[in-house]
Amino acid sequence: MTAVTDQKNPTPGAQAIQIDGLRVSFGDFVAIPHLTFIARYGEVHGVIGPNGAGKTTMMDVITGKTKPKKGTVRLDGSIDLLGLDEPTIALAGVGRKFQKPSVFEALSVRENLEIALRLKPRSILAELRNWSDRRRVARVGEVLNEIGLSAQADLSAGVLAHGQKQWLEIGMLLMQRPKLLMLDEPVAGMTDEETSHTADLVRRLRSPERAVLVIEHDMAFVEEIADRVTVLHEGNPIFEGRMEDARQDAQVRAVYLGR
Ligand SMILES: Nc1ncnc2c1ncn2[C@@H]1O[C@H](COP(=O)(O)OP(=O)(O)OP(=O)(O)O)[C@@H](O)[C@H]1O
Repeated sequence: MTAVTDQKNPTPGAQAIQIDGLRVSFGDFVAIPHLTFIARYGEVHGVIGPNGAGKTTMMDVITGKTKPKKGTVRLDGSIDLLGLDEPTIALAGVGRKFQKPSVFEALSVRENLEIALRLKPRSILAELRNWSDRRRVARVGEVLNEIGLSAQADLSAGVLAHGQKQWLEIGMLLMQRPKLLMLDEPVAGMTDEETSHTADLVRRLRSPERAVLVIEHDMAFVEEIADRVTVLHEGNPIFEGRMEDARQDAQVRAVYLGR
């Protein structure tokens, strides 16, 4: 098996995830007939489309939750994700945040981030054991700053507002330095202020060593954060490009945005 935890740093602009000829069916129902999709390092990529378009199914295939009938899914150009199970795919650098936050409510914000470090694979754990306390504290501090929760570091996660819990969970994923970070409807249920803060956060997540995939139905949010969008309809990509161009596309308007 590929040594998934020991990859070189990604090249900016290179393909973080490459899906080719993907076919997914559930019994007789074909959810994704033949999908080709690429997400690149350094970009925030929005995946949009009507209910049932296949957005979640695509993420489920990337994370190993759903196995397709046909196709290939590669991380970093070389790692064949279809040959790996879910935990190994996570260790290879795929982080996914589900819609509902699942932080450890009884622990402090800082402790939640420290716990996320402990979920690292064994080889990296060995490395972390050699980290000085100072280095570990510094890494937690960096992420606290990135997610805008430094002032709440010692509060119980349970007392945080809904939006803050979502940011903390993104921080827990960041502790693992994912190559591909997938966010499933990150602003669902948020206030306007929280949505705007989340847009700032997601824009800051753009990094040459990371690709960010965002599924979202809030189009104003997608327009603020996405370098590129793919519009899915009945499992097919019907548009790829800038959000402002998607709004003008006749087919996209017919099946989704113009409705
Ligand atoms: N486990 C399953 N068994 C049967 N059908 C499924 C299963 N999972 C998904 N589907 C079907 O596959 C299609 C794609 O679903 P999917 O959840 O990927 O869409 P989506 O674009 O994420 O939609 P939404 O925006 O509503 O979340 C839908 O018709 C759905 O009913």
